[in-house]
Parts: sequence; structure tokens; C-alpha cells
Amino acid sequence: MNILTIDDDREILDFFHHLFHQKGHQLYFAHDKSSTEKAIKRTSLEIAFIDLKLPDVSGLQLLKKVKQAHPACKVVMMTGYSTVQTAVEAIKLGAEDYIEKPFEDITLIEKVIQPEKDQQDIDSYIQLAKNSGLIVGKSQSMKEVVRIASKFATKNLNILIDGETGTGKEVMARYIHEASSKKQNEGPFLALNCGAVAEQILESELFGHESGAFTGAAKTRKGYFELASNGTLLLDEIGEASMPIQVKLLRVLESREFMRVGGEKILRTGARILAATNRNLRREVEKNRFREDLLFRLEAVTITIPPLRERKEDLLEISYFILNKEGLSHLTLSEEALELLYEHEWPGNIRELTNVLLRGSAELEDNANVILPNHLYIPLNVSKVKGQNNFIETDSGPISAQWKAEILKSIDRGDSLNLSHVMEDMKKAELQVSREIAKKALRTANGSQKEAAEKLGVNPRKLRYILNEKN
Ligand SMILES: Nc1ncnc2c1ncn2[C@@H]1O[C@H](COP(=O)(O)OP(=O)(O)OP(=O)(O)O)[C@@H](O)[C@H]1O
Repeated sequence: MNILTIDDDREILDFFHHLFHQKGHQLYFAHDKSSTEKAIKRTSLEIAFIDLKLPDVSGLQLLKKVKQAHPACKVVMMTGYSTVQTAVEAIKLGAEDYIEKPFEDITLIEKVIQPEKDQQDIDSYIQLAKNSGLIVGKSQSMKEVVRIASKFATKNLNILIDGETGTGKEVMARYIHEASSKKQNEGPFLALNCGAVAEQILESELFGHESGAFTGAAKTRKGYFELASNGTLLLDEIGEASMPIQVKLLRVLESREFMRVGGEKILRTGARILAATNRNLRREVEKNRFREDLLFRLEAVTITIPPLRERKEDLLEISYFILNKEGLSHLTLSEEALELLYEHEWPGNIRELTNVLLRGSAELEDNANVILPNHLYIPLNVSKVKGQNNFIETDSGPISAQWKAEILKSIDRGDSLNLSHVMEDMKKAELQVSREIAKKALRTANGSQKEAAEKLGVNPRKLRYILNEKN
């Protein structure tokens, strides 16, 4: 193989010479921009090892040059600890991996020169992903996301996973845990939703509490940072965490130290931290709703999961995976049913697909094994109207004229339509609108249910019913 090593440190060049020369490889060495350019022109290249910091040029620029001239050439970056951020950038630009100097483990270097290992590696991470509930599918975008996730799973870096709701951020986090180093994945994988509970409860969930720390804290309890100490902790919906919680999280991420609520002893956590969000945290930082220093700590690496509508080629595999997982492997989707699935834009992504399939399977007549279009309730492709979500979730009013027009149009188009489902959803939507009204009235009445009920002309029991239903 033709191997190029680019480094201005002579010792490194000698090291590569010793490692590869006896094995019969053709070695080339460069130490700056112009010697690299000459080497790139001279020959075809199969592998390049590039130092990130060179005297007159950055390693990233050389990576681009090598990849331009020899697209199939595998590139491994070499870095000192302080430049890990740039190494992350390099992997995103197509580098195979990075190794930290001084080299402690040369197996990675030896592995790159075994081409048969590549396919084995890809196969094994795709299989591991599947085992942990994550289907990679055929799409290039998802393959690339999983390639990056697999590279960083084994490095002890915090990873931020972003993507729309239902795209699989939590399953991705679980996969990263499974694919992490042995030391890490022997511990538990724990996920905590930072948006689901009130601030005080979240604090005690994260850090634990001592008995008597607050009313109701009868016993000492460990928090997630303690419980996940030799495993992985996913901070889900991190964008929902309040400012005071963000400050506390930042402290743990910086020092690895924390105290239980009401406690005085300093505890340490070894948990690998992953965070997930469907908000754009950069924008949240600009609006002063998210701390920039916390974002900086969390996003050593960011992995963005593409929405399902941008990888419809994966729909078939994911659909059958879902049916299998739900014990419905005997079911088949008819061609026409599949066509309907392909047409939809899936604003709720894989979670929405799961719901549609489960509901569809429940519609099947006894002994029937084929899911047909009339079994599938797909929310009428309102999502096809640009910028508008599934009608139940839209802010602009769920029972909108636009939605009604869409239904009527779909009949003109000859689409199949299940009126019971439409009515069921209208009921849900009606309740949601009523709830919004009830909440607003309650706020205006400073929380008095009696007063709010009076204003709305309903009795307080009905008001409570409306308020509770969606909870
Ligand atoms: N790639 C995938 N392969 C198989 N199943 C998936 C995949 N992605 C998501 N799912 C399934 O879709 C559902 C939603 O996934 P998950 O909870 O991970 O999404 P999420 O992005 O964390 O959503 P949210 O932002 O709403 O919390 C789950 O049932 C999950 O198993």
C-alpha cells in the first residue's frame, strides 16, 4: 500500500517507518505544505496519517487536499489532546478516525492498513445498532450519522444529539452507550427527561437528596449522576432545563463533582454524558434561554439525525422492524399501503410511523395478515401543506379551514379516508382547544377554578375534566 505520513516531528516519521516498512508497504513522508503537495502528485495513495498542527498549514486543509486528489484514500488524523475539537471536525470532513499523541494504543494504526477490516467494522456497527433498536437503513445520510456516532462512541467525549421529535435521539443514545468502551457500557444507560418534571424534582432526580432535605424526602436517594456513574447518562430534552438547573449542570460537567440536595459531602461522577434536544440550542443561546458555556461543554460532538421525510428509502426496513418488535412479524404491508406511507411527510417521524402501523394492525379483521390502505390512518397529509404540522398539534388552531379543505380535496383525489378516525381526532382536537381556553381563563383568574368556570359558563367539575384530560 502507498502510505503517506505528514508530520513535522521526525520521531513520528521514524516510528511509522519502523511500523510499516518491513511489512512491505511503500512509504512517503512530508513535513509541510509544499512537501505534501509534491507527495500527493507523485503517486496514488491508499492511506494518509496527517498531523493536525503543522508549521505552515493546518492538518484540516491537507485532509481536504488529500481527499480531493485521492477520494478513496483513508485519512487518520494525529492530534495532541488540546486539539480534539478539530479532530472532530476532521471526521466530519471524511477522515477515518483520529489518534491522540503520544500513541498509547497502536492497534488503531495497524487496523487502518487492513482493508478487509473496513467492511467488517461497518457490518458490525450496523448489527450492533440494530441490536440496540436503531435501524440504519439504506440512506446515505443515516449511514453517515451512524458512522460518526460509532467513531465517537468509544471516545470519552460528551455528545449532543439533535433532530426533530421522534427521529430516534434516545435510541441513538442507547446505541452510543452500547458501542462505547467496555468500561463504560458495563454500567447502566439512564435517561432523564429534563422537560418532564418541575425544577425542584429535576434537581433531586439529577443529584439525589438526603433524608429530610425537603418535605417528602423521607429517605436518602441517589440521583442519576450517581446511579450512572460507571455508565451513560442521557440528559433528554436538555433545552427545557431551567437556568438554575443549567448552572448546576455546568458545574458537574466542568468538575465532575456535585452534592445531593441537602447534603454536604462532595460526590464525583464518572458518567459519560449525552444530551438530546429537538430545539436549536444555538438559537436558544442567542435568545438568552440557554447558557453558551453549557452548550460548549455538551457539544464536543454534535450528531444530527435526519428527519424521516429526508430518508424515505429507509421506510420499508423501519416499518418491518417496528412490526417485528411489536410481535407482528406475520403481517405484511400491501403495495398500496406502502405507497401511502411513502407519500406522507411524517412530521412526527418514526414515532408517528410506529403509531400508524400499530393502529393499522389493530384495524385488521380476524385472521387477516395484510395491511391495506384502508387500515392505515395517516393524518391526511396536512403536513404536505408547507410549514404546517399534523393538525392536532398546530398552534394556529387545529380545526382550521385549511385542514377541512384538505380532507375534502383528498376525497376528490380518491384517497382512502376513515371517517371514524377523523371524528376521533376532531374530538381530541376539540379537547385541546378547550384546554387552551380553560388554561387561559384560569391564568386570567389568577388560578381560581371557580372564577374561571363562571367566566366560561361551565361548572368547575367540567373545567377540571377539561384541564385534566390531556394530562
Ligand atoms: N432508527 C430507528 N430504528 C428503529 N426504531 C426507531 C428508530 N428511530 C426511532 N425509532 C423508534 O421511534 C420511536 C421514537 O424514538 P425516540 O424516542 O428515540 O425519538 P426522540 O427523537 O428521542 O423523540 P423526542 O424528541 O420526541 O423525545 C421509538 O419507539 C423508537 O424505538
